[in-house]
Amino acid sequence: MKLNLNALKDVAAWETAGFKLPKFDLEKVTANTKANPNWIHFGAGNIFRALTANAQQNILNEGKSDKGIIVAEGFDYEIIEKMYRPHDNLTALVTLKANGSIEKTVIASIVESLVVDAENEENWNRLKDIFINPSLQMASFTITEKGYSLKDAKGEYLSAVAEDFKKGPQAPVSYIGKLSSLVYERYIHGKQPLALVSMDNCSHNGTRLHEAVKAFAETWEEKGLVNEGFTAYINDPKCIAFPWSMIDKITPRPDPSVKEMLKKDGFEDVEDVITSKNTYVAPFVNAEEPEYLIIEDLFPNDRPNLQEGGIIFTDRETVDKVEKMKVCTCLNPLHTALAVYGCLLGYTLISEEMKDNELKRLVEKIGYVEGLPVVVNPGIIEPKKFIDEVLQVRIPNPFMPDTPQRIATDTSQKLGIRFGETIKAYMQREDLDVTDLKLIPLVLAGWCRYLMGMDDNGNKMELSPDPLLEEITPYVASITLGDKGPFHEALKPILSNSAIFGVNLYEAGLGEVVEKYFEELVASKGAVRETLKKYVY
Ligand SMILES: NC(=O)c1ccc[n+]([C@@H]2O[C@H](COP(=O)([O-])OP(=O)(O)OC[C@H]3O[C@@H](n4cnc5c(N)ncnc54)[C@H](O)[C@@H]3O)[C@@H](O)[C@H]2O)c1
Ligand SMILES: O=P(O)(O)OC[C@@H](O)[C@@H](O)[C@H](O)[C@H](O)CO
Repeated sequence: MKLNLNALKDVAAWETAGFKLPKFDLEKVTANTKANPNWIHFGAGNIFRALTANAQQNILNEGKSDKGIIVAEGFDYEIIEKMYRPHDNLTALVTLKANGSIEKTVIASIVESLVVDAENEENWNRLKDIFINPSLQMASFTITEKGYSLKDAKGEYLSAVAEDFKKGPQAPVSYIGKLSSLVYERYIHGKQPLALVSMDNCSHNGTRLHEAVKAFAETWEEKGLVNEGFTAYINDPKCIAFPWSMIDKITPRPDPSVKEMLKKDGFEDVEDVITSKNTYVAPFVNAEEPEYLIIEDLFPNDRPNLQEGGIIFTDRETVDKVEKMKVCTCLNPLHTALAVYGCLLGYTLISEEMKDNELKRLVEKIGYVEGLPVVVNPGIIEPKKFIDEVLQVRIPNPFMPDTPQRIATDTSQKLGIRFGETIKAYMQREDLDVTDLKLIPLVLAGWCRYLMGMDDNGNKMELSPDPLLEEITPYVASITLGDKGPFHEALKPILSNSAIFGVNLYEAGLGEVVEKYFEELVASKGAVRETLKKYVY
């Protein structure tokens, strides 16, 4: 069985192999979507295919919509060229349940795939057509946290951004420049409303996206490169809205064990690709079963009926609480702690780490003891229940091939949100004392130890990609196991960087304790394990 539209016609073969197939008229849905698109998604990565595209497929299967999704990829064109197009935009979704059962579904709700490249005339013109169509209700995004950054770590505009600022909306090269240019098309063609919905794991993600687009609108308008009023259009939520959202479904990279299982079932198109931009992509995606997508109900041009697919729409305050609960306390900080220490201790599976007493204890204490006191109950999900499911069902799921190395990607971009918010809450609250935090600083020290690129046995360890590696690894490069310190001079440039941690850790009263932990972590081979034993019980 190959993954393409023609092969899908052999329904019996797919069903015998245990696949659920789309139950809607694909041709009709494709034609409807192309003529009057209502949803375009930017970021053709794995979470989009596993969660959002699956939700839309369920809605289509029930006959509750007649339109699919158009996907646009503005960073890594290889995803489209090497995966979407050869497979007619189809995906085999493999759901790995905690009880060991597996569900296989062919997802066909993505009906068109485009590269967001102003030099690709055909695709760029098509994107402009989509953006000027009054039918368009939402553009959503899973482009990673760094997708929203216009500046580098030194606070300087990225060269592509600076170039676009100068040249205006014609032929943009930066990601947000391309998006702003498409929104500008919509502005000059009737000022139709639209929601731009970030679905990335960053706090107040809608505001992050708004700030980025606004920077382009303001600069272009100031320089007379766009018509007057474009900034006002971007800033008016009745025209362009930037709802906040919280998205949650652990979606690891395509895994070899899943590939083998699919092969045995007669599925031939299993080969994955690691693109030159380091995206891990395959004709299939593997993910866990639990999922949450909660979106602020702020859609000036109405919205697709995603509530029919289990997506929750609510007010901004609730999204904020639920997002803080997940990203700042009950899931992502625990993931990052397991990522850092898992890499140092030589783990390649998150579920295996949960069988390690010290690591299990580490995340339980960070979650229940240090994090939970600052969580505000969002009402729609109970935090204690959520963290129980994360620690008892989701992260230990032995059938999920998630790795600490995947989660360690871009850690420098995540620490501020995943730990900084809790640190700030402890600093602000009169009933809490920031110096009572013990294990969060231990994770931050663990990350500095991780940056040395050497595991707990003293062996060289490959670091996951991170935009700050080049800048910050030199600070710890000359430190070796057995060094006694003090490490203040080496660590100060890292620990005082509030762009990384959300706070200057010295001003927060935690810099010294992180230095002390670091000293213990580098004391000898095996010191990471010993330090964990000393502090987690
Ligand atoms: N995978 C998960 O478990 C999961 C769960 C919840 C939320 N998320 C969010 O979704 C994001 C994407 O996850 P994924 O699983 O799809 O990852 P992925 O690696 O499969 O895809 C990443 C996507 O982001 C794009 N991208 C990468 N760097 C970019 C940049 N600098 N500018 C613009 N686009 C860029 C890639 O081209 C690709 O489309 C995560 O960063 C996270 O914020 C992921
Ligand atoms: O996707 P990132 O890179 O922000 O973080 C890695 C993981 O923690 C994350 O992908 C989780 O799997 C996800 O947030 C679960 O919903």
